[in-house]
Amino acid sequence: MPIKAELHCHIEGAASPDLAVSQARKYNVDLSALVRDGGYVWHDFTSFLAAYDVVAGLFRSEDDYVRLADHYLSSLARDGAIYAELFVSPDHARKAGLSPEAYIRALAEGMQRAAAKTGIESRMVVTGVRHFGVEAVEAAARFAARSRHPLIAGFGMAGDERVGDMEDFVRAFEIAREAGLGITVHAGEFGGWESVAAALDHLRPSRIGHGVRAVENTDLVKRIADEGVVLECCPGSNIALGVFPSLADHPLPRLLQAGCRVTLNSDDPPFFRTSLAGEYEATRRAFGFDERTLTSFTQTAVEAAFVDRKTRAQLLTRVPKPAARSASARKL
Ligand SMILES: Nc1ncnc2[nH]cnc12
Ligand SMILES: [Zn+2]
Repeated sequence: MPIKAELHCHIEGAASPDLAVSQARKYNVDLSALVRDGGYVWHDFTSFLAAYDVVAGLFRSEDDYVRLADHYLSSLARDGAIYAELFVSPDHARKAGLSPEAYIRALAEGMQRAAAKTGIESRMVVTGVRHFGVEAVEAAARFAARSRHPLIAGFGMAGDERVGDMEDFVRAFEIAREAGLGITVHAGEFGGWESVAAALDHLRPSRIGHGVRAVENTDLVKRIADEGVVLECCPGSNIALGVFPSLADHPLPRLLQAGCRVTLNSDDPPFFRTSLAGEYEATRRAFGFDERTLTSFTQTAVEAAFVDRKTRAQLLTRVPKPAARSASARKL
């Protein structure tokens, strides 16, 4: 089993249907339309985002978030992960009635509990939600910038990429960058290669959430490889949401072959009936990746993690060195 690390998982999207059902019981919410046969019910990106909002709304107290973070990270550690970044959304917390400060405090407590039990290291990436509007994304950036919480390490933007332009969010990302936060942004999932190019031009992230539709433009793929921008690939999510028809059609091997720095991630695992371990296993089976290539994804994730030098060095000692370096690892 390869050692794993994850850079891209939305914490509310990590809530299992069982946990959601138990939360719904606690708050007397009818979840029968949303959970069927042990899975979440949705049928396209828009209804997925709506389902996500409903599940997020079931986590309302600090205790709820402690449990959620502890539960997810502990399961990740059991699957062989040594590091994880959680995308956290103060907007979703506020909508559920919890202050962003209490939300972060609770998630941090859950992260620390998981670390104490399993040794898993983790950080938070405060995430603005694009379709909540420019003002909301800037407010999320301001919150991230002033928080100074030691486990808040980055800022990003998720949500509906079909809404607005990357340029609209320049100020939000400048606020976060000036505060010293790592920068990532969802692009090239429901937007084409132009969206990835615009993210690089205007927001200057070191990582791109998904980024996979960069494959539509060979010059852009070359730029991503040359600039060492890291792609947070989530193949299971892309297949579930219909971005590509099947894993066999997924561009991950082509991006890797072109010299792009690639990582494997679960995005919103139970929504897509996947897990981080499932992503490693599915890509091993679909593309014939050997242990060395799978480990190179973990190494790239640790290299691109929003952590200080000492933490990175400690994490790297836990990643086995490949006998010969793979194409993606050579770029590091
Ligand atoms: N796959 C995804 N794309 C955009 N926003 C998201 N929020 C949660 N999952 C997402
Ligand atoms: Zn995502």
